[in-house]
Amino acid sequence: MRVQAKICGLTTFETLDTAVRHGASHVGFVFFPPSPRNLGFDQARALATRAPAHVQKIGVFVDPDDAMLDAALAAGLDAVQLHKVTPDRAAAIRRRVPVWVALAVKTAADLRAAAGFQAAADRILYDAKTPEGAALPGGMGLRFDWTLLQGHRPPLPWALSGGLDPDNVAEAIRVTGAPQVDVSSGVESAPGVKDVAKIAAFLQAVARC
Ligand SMILES: O=C(O)c1ccccc1N[C@@H]1O[C@H](COP(=O)(O)O)[C@@H](O)[C@H]1O
Repeated sequence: MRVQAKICGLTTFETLDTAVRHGASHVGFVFFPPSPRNLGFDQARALATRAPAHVQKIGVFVDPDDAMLDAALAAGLDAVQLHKVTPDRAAAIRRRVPVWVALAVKTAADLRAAAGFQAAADRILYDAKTPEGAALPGGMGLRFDWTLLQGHRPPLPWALSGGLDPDNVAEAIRVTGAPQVDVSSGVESAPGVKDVAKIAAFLQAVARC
């Protein structure tokens, strides 16, 4: 089956169009002010409106409050990706919109937390754990030991992220069997600046898998 790919942290029409043209199944918009990829709600609405219906629009949040969610959902999101969220909060948000839970992984023990989200999420995103005190819980180009996922039985549909790029994504898919991959900084020329050539190369590498 074709591996799906999400290009995350898009902020411009040009990079959105590139992702769509090269076959992204999902595009991600970040709503987290400390991030270099943070979007205003109007900007997000313009991008979401431009993306075709077959491309899912995912909002990325870090433990958002209801006011933040209300404003972002009005931009036209298909699902939300939640970082640093509890199962109870994820379940409450899921009553409004499909939920992806980003699970921060460094060791095999971190994978066990996925089970707690079985009734609270639609998808688990296995992402690399960023260092204690880091400004961002994701989007830092860090990867975890992909072999940890070998033999792990995800309780939900799942995706792999953290430190993926055009050069390593095929190997990541081979090692983990990921049905879906997610990238942000690996297709940038600088933090928050997406690179159309890298987006195209990433999606071409995924399409060859
Ligand atoms: O990209 C961000 O700035 C960001 C901010 C807050 C939470 C998550 C964020 N990004 C997500 O992190 C992963 C991995 O990113 P990378 O490819 O390692 O740079 C990805 O899911 C992004 O959506």
